[in-house]
Amino acid sequence: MPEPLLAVRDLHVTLRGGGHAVPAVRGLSFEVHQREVVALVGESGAGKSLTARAVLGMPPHGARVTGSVRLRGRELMGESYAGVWGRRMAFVPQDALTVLSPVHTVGDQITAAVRSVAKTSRQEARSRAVAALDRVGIADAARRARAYPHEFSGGMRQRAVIAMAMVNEPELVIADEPTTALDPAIEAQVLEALAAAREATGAALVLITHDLRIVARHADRVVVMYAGRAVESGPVEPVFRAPRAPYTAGLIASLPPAEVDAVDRWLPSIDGAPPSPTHLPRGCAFAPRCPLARQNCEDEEPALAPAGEPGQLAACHRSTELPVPATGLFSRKATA
Ligand SMILES: Nc1ncnc2c1ncn2[C@@H]1O[C@H](COP(=O)(O)OP(=O)(O)OP(=O)(O)O)[C@@H](O)[C@H]1O
Repeated sequence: MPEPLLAVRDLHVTLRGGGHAVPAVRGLSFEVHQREVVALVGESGAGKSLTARAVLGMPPHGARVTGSVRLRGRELMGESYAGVWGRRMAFVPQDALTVLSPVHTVGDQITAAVRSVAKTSRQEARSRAVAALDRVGIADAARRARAYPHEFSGGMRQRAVIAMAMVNEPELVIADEPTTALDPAIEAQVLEALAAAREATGAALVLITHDLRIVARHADRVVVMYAGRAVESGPVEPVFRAPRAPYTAGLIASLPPAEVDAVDRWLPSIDGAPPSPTHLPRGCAFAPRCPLARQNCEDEEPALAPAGEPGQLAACHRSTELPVPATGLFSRKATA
């Protein structure tokens, strides 16, 4: 196996809340290989965004971050990200307006992004910016580049942010729920634009989402997070077909069947809610919601270990006992 593009090892992100240490990410490890798409999934509060921010070297103020983040073998933890941001690693946030300035045109901002990493003429930078907008499917890109962010629709703004992230051809892009603010039809188009830009530039992608349908369509591998840890990881196909962690099975069971249009009528199949990082259970954090939990699950937190198919890992004391399909552990529910 070649050296991974990104290797995250034993990442911890600890915040302070109400005078206490809040362990929001607890010993997360994962790898991303060249050109690979790795999805980080899990319910709200699992620690996905904090993981992204820690890997990008932008943790929230006051957070304590430990572990190792290596890009092509070079340790970034505790080091300067100068020369890395924008050039080797780029970020696509949930909300385009957090990175686009309202007072400059979209084209000027992407042009500035080009010139921030390369000594190119304004004209050359401008033509690269227009090409980047074109690559994400913005029609008549030279003209649209002269518009301000507020003159773009939400979907177009998100495409513009993808264009800005990709314009310097970084090796790795981290996208944090890049389409949650968009309606489903636009969401699909923006994800296709992201995939096209990724194909064209050869970038690898860490895609943060809570939507397993997006994972199935866009990712090669998946890391399922729960309460700040990975509970399962591996290639998407075996993880979806035969998950080895009950939490993964519960997420899959929560998916509406393909033939049902009324997605909103389907309820999550996992009863209860994830624990707060301030009140984690002693053993497996999922045990209080798990239909298979036994005494040892409540006593001892399981480590991530090989389970199922090659490349698949699960953190579950009972992973060998899960039925196939494991989704049968959870019942689908629909509202009236
Ligand atoms: N700046 C902060 N200060 C204190 N607690 C925080 C801060 N940022 C996040 N948290 C807490 O850390 C935990 C993990 O948050 P994070 O945003 O990484 O979750 P997430 O999986 O990305 O969820 P979402 O899908 O809602 O974005 C949550 O319990 C959250 O409330």
